[in-house]
Amino acid sequence: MTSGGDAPGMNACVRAVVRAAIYRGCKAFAVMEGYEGLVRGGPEYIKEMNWLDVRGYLSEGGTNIGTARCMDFKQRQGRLKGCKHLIDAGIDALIVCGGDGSLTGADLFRKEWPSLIQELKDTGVISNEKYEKHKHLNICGTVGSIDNDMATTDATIGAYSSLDRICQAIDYIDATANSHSRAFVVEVMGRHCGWLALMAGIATSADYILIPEKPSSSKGWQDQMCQIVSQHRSKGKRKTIVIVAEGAITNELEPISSDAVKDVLVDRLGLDTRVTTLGHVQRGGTAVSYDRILATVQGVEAVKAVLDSTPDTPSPLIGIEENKIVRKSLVEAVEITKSVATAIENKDFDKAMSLRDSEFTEHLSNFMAMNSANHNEPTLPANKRKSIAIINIGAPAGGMNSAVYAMATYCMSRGHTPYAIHNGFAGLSRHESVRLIDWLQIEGWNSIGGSEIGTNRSTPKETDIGMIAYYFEKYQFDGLIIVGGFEAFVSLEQLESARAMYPAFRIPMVLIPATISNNVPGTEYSLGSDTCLNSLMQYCDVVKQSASATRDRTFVIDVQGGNSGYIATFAALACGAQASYVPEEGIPLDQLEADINSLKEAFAVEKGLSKSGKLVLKSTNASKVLTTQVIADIIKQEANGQFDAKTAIPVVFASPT
Ligand SMILES: Nc1ncnc2c1ncn2[C@@H]1O[C@H](COP(=O)(O)OP(=O)(O)OP(=O)(O)O)[C@@H](O)[C@H]1O
Ligand SMILES: O=P(O)(O)OC[C@H]1O[C@](O)(CO)[C@@H](O)[C@@H]1O
Repeated sequence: MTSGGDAPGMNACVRAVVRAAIYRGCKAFAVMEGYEGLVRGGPEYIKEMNWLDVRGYLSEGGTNIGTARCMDFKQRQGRLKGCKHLIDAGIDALIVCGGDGSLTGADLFRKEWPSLIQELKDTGVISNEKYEKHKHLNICGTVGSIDNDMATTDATIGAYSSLDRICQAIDYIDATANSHSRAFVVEVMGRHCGWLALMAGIATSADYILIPEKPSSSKGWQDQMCQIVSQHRSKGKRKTIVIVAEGAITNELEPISSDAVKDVLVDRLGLDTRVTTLGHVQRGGTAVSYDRILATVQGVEAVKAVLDSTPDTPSPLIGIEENKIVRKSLVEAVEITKSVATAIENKDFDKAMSLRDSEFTEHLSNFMAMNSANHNEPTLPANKRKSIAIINIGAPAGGMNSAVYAMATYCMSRGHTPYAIHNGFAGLSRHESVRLIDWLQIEGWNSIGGSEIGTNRSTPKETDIGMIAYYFEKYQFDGLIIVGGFEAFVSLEQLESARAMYPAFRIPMVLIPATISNNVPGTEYSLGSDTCLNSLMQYCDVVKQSASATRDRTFVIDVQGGNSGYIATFAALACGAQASYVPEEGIPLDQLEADINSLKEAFAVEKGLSKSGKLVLKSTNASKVLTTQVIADIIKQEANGQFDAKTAIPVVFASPT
């Protein structure tokens, strides 16, 4: 069942639950229209789902099984009906994908189940036999909500898709704001949670944000906002973006409306200001790859969890913590989430912040530091201020510019001097390409792909390590930050090894991994890999659509990623590919044969209109002999006219924004 506000990725969750349940020998049902479907019951609302019923769900937004906000379920009478209808349908376990309200309802339903079923037996509505069989109902929650407001999980299904849409919208607004030198007040969703507003503020380098958890305390929000905005304007910024969470409040709990924010910008700063309320655009549309994958792996885990549950096991909530899928206590998660609202009601904002994910506080302080860069009195005394060099190495990756922006503005807020080394180590050794970073110049870099300071694959040893040391000495760098992939990793190792010979390298040096291949040791994510995955996923969706339209076609798609199969594996998960071939495993012939047989079976079962296109993803380096074209040719030959196979080779996905 999906319930509450829809969220991109809910369909992926339903697909995963249905298929994982069938795979494990269970029958799968969809409760249509959220709790409303439980209350109404019958085969129209509690529908059996087959494997093919959920085909195509990965790339569809919203929830195909419907959702609702159902008042009847909040009453015991409604839940009693729900109990009877589940028993009628022979359901043993219920998996709910929804927000905190939906999971509160689920928890209550499970708690009440013994008394509900007892009442149904005592009143003769159900037989003794049914009573015995259904005495216990297993419940499991997966969190689907764009708000990312549920405690004990780092991300909720839909939150990153919504954030992506908000950032895109703000990028569009930026252009018109800049043209007219206007201010825009952008209202984003989040009745009780400022996560979307905060993350969008960081991602788009907004001037000011207003969120429910942290109203301005020292002075009124009006003074604080005007001070920051006028500082930015006095430095030459032409546009102003203020992001207001739907639930923004003052420290006296009065709601702050977008129009009130606009009035302040107009009346006190004289800015030509417009309001844009993004509304449900943020919630609709297809899911980003992160949400599709999160929903898929959580859906599978939810099925495992209900099958593992006994009457004594507390109802699990499937969350994600530090990139690992975890089972948490549903009751506890709901309680902590509610306590944030209570803390806000009690004006205990520090507590509200502390009850959110620990990263929430960190993100807010980073936003404030970047936001005050180069304007406020730097926090460090003069003798502690350093010169920091920033360099990009290797192929461009999405996020390199954002990283440079964040590092430089953070340095400025502390009083350090950021330098950019342009065009990598080759640029430094050949052209002394060192430039001071200017705040106004990097403003807006968040939304630009590629690398504005240039990048180059050459390592220090491949260029001229002696010259590099000379320039480090000349500019008296106190620290170096390298952003890049495997070449960056090698470069850092070379500089470190050369410390004995060159004292200029005896400074702190760090690496921020950035590569679409996601193959830098020591980190689960490299900058750019997620961006690349999204671009590839969109490409695969379109190719699949075309394959489906011709009804009988398989596309073999060639995927970048060097010797790492990360992109191919995760894109296959996000798009629902039939198979993926990666360098780590190569392409064993028996596997290829099995995959071709499974393609033949799939095409044989699917008839006429319901035939859908199929994808096979192949990392370029998975095999030198079995190239993308060769694989397509083999599939075509083996299909013997039953279906067709073609290749698709996307061009460079390295550095979209
Ligand atoms: N305390 C409760 N008792 C029983 N059912 C509840 C309770 N709270 C919520 N529900 C059920 O869950 C439905 C969805 O709840 P709600 O509208 O709060 O959305 P949500 O799940 O929090 O999602 P979103 O994050 O999108 O707001 C309600 O319409 C109601 O049917
Ligand atoms: O679609 P509705 O019922 O107007 O609900 C809007 C609310 O739902 C959410 O999108 C999800 O909880 C909130 O951010 C928003 O306040």
